[in-house]
Amino acid sequence: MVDSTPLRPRIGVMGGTFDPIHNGHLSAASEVRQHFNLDEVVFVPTGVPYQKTGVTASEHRYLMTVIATASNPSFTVSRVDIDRIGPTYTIDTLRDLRAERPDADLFFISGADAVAQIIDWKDAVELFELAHFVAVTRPGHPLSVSGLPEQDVSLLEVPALAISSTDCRSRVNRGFPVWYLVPDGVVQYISKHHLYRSTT
Ligand SMILES: Nc1ncnc2c1ncn2[C@@H]1O[C@H](COP(=O)(O)OP(=O)(O)OP(=O)(O)O)[C@@H](O)[C@H]1O
Ligand SMILES: O=C(O)c1ccc[n+]([C@@H]2O[C@H](COP(=O)([O-])O)[C@@H](O)[C@H]2O)c1
Repeated sequence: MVDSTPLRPRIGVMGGTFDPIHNGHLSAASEVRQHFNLDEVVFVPTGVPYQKTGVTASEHRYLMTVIATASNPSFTVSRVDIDRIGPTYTIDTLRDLRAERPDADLFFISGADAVAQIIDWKDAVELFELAHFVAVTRPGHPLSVSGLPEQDVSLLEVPALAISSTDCRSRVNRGFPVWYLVPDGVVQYISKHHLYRSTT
């Protein structure tokens, strides 16, 4: 007998402050999409990342994310976090995306630095009911998932790109190029809007 049950869409969720989005984010998302056979990866820029200070306006970060992902038919961008008032918690991100896509299986993508913190995130236990977590390697950050539920977290080694948003901001501020660290359109957006020129 042929099983006619439709396959559930598999959707990756790449949350980040993306200040600015860089090729480390894009490469990691592409690797996870391939490895986990995802139909789509949704990039979700944070609204108010409550653990960070001095973050660039959310509309700039959102637009840079749209520019960076525009050429990839499998990449999309969601405004759920930047349109929600108050601090950004991943539990709300996943609840909102689940409400939008009740038919889909969600895979939350996280770098080694972020995954180590998940246990301290808001409503950590419920997070694992809403999504499977994929922890990707990142240069300079040991990948440890101790304390996280084994069956809900997968580890994936991705090509090492030692790029961080902090370093990109610092380079722009010091007058160094960020070509080939971020997509070309993001280089031009940063220049056009004079982002990261001042450290204040
Ligand atoms: N080079 C990279 N390789 C793999 N994962 C990455 C890389 N850079 C960021 N990530 C992951 O992408 C997600 C969003 O990261 P974020 O937007 O905070 O970038 P960041 O470079 O860590 O920024 P910042 O330097 O401002 O803290 C996090 O889960 C982070 O671990
Ligand atoms: O839910 C939380 O408590 C929580 C705390 C810190 C970070 N996060 C999420 O982790 C992702 C990466 O965050 P950041 O600040 O490293 O760019 C992003 O989607 C954040 O919303 C989530």
